[in-house]
Amino acid sequence: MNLTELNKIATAMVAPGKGILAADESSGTIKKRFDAIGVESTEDNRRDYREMLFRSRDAMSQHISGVILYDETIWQNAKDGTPLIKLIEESGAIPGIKVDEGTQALPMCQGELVTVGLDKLAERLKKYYERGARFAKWRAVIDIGGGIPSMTAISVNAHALARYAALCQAAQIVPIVEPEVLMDGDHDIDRCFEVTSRVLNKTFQELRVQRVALEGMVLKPNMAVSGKKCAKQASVAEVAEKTVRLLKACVPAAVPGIAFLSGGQSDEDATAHLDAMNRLGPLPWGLTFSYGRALQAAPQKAWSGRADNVAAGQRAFSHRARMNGLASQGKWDSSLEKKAA
Ligand SMILES: O=P(O)(O)OC[C@H]1O[C@](O)(COP(=O)(O)O)[C@@H](O)[C@@H]1O
Repeated sequence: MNLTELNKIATAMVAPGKGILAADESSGTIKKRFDAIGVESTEDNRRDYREMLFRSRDAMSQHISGVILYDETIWQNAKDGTPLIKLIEESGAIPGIKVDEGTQALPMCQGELVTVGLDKLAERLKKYYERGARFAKWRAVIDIGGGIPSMTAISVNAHALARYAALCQAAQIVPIVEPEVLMDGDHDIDRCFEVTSRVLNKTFQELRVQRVALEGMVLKPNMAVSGKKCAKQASVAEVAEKTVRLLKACVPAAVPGIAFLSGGQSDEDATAHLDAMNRLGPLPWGLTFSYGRALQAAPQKAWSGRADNVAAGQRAFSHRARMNGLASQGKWDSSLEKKAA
């Protein structure tokens, strides 16, 4: 393992003004997104849609540091035969790959999940590296509810995340470590804070035990937010203050960067929260975005599966990428959203 090189890539992934485009929706998830805009989820439609994003020159070259791909996409070619991964490289962004294989029910733990995909992972990483991937992603899912999460679920998921991260670094690939505490439910922000802190502490304990070099990874956590169905929604200032406090307590300064998932927040909330956090700096790590929905909901709607909407889709994507790029530096203002509208 060349740690200097891993650290260089991890640092570039969280460069000021830039963040990560999470375009790694699995087949089931992209179908849900396409259903919402009335587009059939065929291989060609998925290709056309993602090609539209990767050919958004301004967004890709100025605000996107890296793109997380799904297995299908990394092997796919654009309409003119250019590999999609080449489009990403040519824009200056770093290609990455989702390597987990989804979740399964965790035995003995009613309602809880464990992420799978460790079998043959070393072989798969080697192939992805040869294809050009320089970072990878693995997402663990922790749900909050009556009596959950159990320590069992937190523990097995943290163990798997660390196993994955160590395998990535041995293959010269930067691991994005993503333990997601879901925002579904009616719990308040303090419950989310408490569960997320348990999850992060266990994850870093496992990373240490399995000798993962913290300088060569990126953390992709949820923010401390109120559950979607909680009657009292925390303000932007409270989310920012509690999330930064939580991360300072749990994430060692050796980690070059933290890139948040959006988790179902509205586009503007995800941007406002990131901006407010960066205004609380200086912080020990780069703090940016690795959004799926909060970057793509607008371009998906604008595109709606029609070739004559590609320019509109690219404009919508560029706008969200620019807004989040500003938020990653604490320079966003809500008036910029109104102006664009
Ligand atoms: O399709 P999956 O594997 O459930 O992944 C869901 C998505 O969750 C993410 O980790 C975060 O996305 P969001 O920002 O929409 O929450 C993405 O990288 C991924 O596409």
